[in-house]
Amino acid sequence: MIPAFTRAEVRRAEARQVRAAHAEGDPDRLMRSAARAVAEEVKDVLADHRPAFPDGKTEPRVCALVGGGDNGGDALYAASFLAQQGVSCTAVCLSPRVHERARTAAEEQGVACLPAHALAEGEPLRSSPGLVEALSCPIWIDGICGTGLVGGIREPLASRLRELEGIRSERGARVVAIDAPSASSGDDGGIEGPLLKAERTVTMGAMKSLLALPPASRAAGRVRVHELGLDMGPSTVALLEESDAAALIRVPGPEDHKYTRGVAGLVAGSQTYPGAGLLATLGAQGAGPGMIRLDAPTRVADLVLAAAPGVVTRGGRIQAGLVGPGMDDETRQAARELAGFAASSGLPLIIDAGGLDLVPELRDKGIGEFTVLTPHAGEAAALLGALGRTTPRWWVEDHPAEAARILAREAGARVLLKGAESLLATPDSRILVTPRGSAWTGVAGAGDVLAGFLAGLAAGWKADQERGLPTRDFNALIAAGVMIHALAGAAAAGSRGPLGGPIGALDIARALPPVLGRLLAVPAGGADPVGY
Ligand SMILES: NC(=O)C1=CN([C@@H]2O[C@H](COP(=O)(O)OP(=O)(O)OC[C@H]3O[C@@H](n4cnc5c(N)ncnc54)[C@H](O)[C@@H]3O)[C@@H](O)[C@H]2O)[C@@H](O)CC1
Ligand SMILES: Nc1ncnc2c1ncn2[C@@H]1O[C@H](COP(=O)(O)OP(=O)(O)O)[C@@H](O)[C@H]1O
Repeated sequence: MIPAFTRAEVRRAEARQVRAAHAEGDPDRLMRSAARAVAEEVKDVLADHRPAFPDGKTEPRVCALVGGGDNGGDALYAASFLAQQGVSCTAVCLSPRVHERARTAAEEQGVACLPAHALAEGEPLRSSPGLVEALSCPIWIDGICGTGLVGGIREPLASRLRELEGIRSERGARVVAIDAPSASSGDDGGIEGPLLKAERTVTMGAMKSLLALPPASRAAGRVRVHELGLDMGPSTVALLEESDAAALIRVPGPEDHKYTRGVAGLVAGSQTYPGAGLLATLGAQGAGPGMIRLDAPTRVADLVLAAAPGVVTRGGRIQAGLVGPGMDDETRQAARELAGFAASSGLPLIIDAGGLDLVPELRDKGIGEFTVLTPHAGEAAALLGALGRTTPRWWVEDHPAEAARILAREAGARVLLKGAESLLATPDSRILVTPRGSAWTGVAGAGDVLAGFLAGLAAGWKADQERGLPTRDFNALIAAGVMIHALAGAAAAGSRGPLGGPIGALDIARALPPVLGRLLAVPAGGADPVGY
C-alpha cells in the first residue's frame, strides 16, 4: 500500500525540517535536495530520448518553467544542476519575482532566465523568438506552482497555463512536474480550470492524494516520491500495489474442502439478460470458491451449466451473496430476498447493476456490515438521486473520490466506484485506489465478471472468518479483486497485440485464473496490507 496524504498534512510534517534547515543557516537545503531528484528524473527521461529529439537536434535541451514560489526555486536549482552536467537549459520565468538564490545558482551555470512575465497581457508566448526557442525544448520542467497554490488559478497565469498546455500537446513536449502538475486541484483529485499535463511527477516528502485520485492523477503521469524522512501519521487514501493483492489471496491447503473455501450464492441473469448469469458465474469461479449456487431462470441455468457444470442450482448454505447482474422485474424478488438474507446475517454482499435499486429499502432495514455497492459513474449518480442527493453523472465523473465518499456515507456501505481507476470508499471516508486498467476492458459484461469475482473472493473470506482463521482486511481484499480483474482485462487485451486489442467480457473471465495464479508468485512486500 502506498499511503497518500493531503497537501496540508505533508506541509505540516515538512515544517520541522524546514525550520531545522533555516536554523542551520542553509534555508535552501530541502529545495536543493528536491531539485537534485528532479534533475535525476529529467536525466532518466533524456536517457530514453537519445539519439535524436522530435526537433531533429541531438544535444539534450531542457526548458524550466518557473513560477514565483518555492516550486519555481526547485525548478531553477534543477536547471542549475542539469546545466552543471552539460545539459543545455533555459528558464522561462512566469512571475516578475522568482526565488533569488536559485536564480543566481542557475545563472552561474549559464542558464538564461527569460522574462515571460514581461509580455503584455494578451500577447502570446509565441510572439517572442527567445520563448519560441526555449519552448521548442523536448523536455520541460514544470515549476510554475506546486502545493502553495491558493484557490483557482488567477489571470494572467491561467491564460499562460492554457497556452503552455496547447504548445505541449502540439509539440509533444515531455513534462516533468515538480511536486504536482501546475493546476488548481483539490486533495480529492478534482481539477478546476487549466492544467499542464505531466508525463512524470517528482513529489516531495510523501505521496499526495491528488496524485493518486482521478482525474488529477491522470495529469501527473508516473509519480516518484522523493523521500525526506517525514514522520507521517495514518492516511485516509491509499494506493493498492500488486504485492498487496498477492498477499491477500489464500492458497488452499490439504485440510481444505469445498465448504472451507466458501460458497458464493448468486442471483444473476434473467430471461432479459441471460449472459449476465454466465459472466457473473465464471467471474465467481475465477476467484476459487469451493462452490457456487446460482438462482436463475431455467434458460440461464442451462446456459451456465453447459459452461460450468460444477455450479449448483439448488438453494442452501452460502457465505457471500451477489445480486444485480442482469436483473429484470422477474428476478427482482429473488434478488431482494438474497440481499435481505445476506445483510441481516452479516454475510458479505455484492450489489451490482440493477440490484442497486434495492439499496434505499435495504438501507432502511439495515444494509449489512460487509455490503459492497459496485456502481459505475451513471449508476452512482442515479443512486445518489434515489438517496436524496441528486447529482449529475458528469459531476461524479469529474469528482469520483468525493462522489464515492458521499455515496458510501449516504448508503452506509462500501462503494466501489468503477472506472478506468476504480475507487473503494468506506462510510468512514477512507479510500483505496486501484491502479488503472486497460481501456479495452470497458465492454458490456465486464462488470458482471467483476461482481462475480468479488463474490467468490468474499465467500472465501467469510469461510475463513467462520473457522477462526486470521482475518484478511476485507476492504483490501475487495480492492485486490478489482486489481486482479483489471489485470485480467489487460492480459486479455494484451494478448491481441502490443497496443492491446478488442476483447469480450468472456475473455476477461477466462484470464482471471491465470492472472491470479501469476500474482501468487509475486513476492510479498511493501507495508502491511491490513490496516492501511
Ligand atoms: N515546503 C517545503 O518544505 C519544500 C517545498 N518545496 C517546494 O515548494 C513548493 C511550495 O512552495 P510555495 O509555498 O512557495 O508555493 P508554490 O511555489 O507552489 O506556489 C506559489 C506561487 O504561486 C502563486 N499563486 C498562489 N496561488 C495562486 C493562484 N490562485 N493563482 C495564481 N498564482 C498563484 C504565488 O503567488 C506564488 O508565486 C512545493 O510544491 C515544492 O515544490 C521544495 O522546495 C522542497 C521543500
Ligand atoms: N477506460 C477504462 N479503463 C479501464 N477499465 C475500464 C474502463 N472503462 C471501464 N472499465 C472497467 O470495465 C468494467 C465495466 O463495468 P460496468 O460498467 O459495470 O459494465 P457492465 O455493466 O456492462 O458489466 C469495470 O470493471 C470498469 O472498471
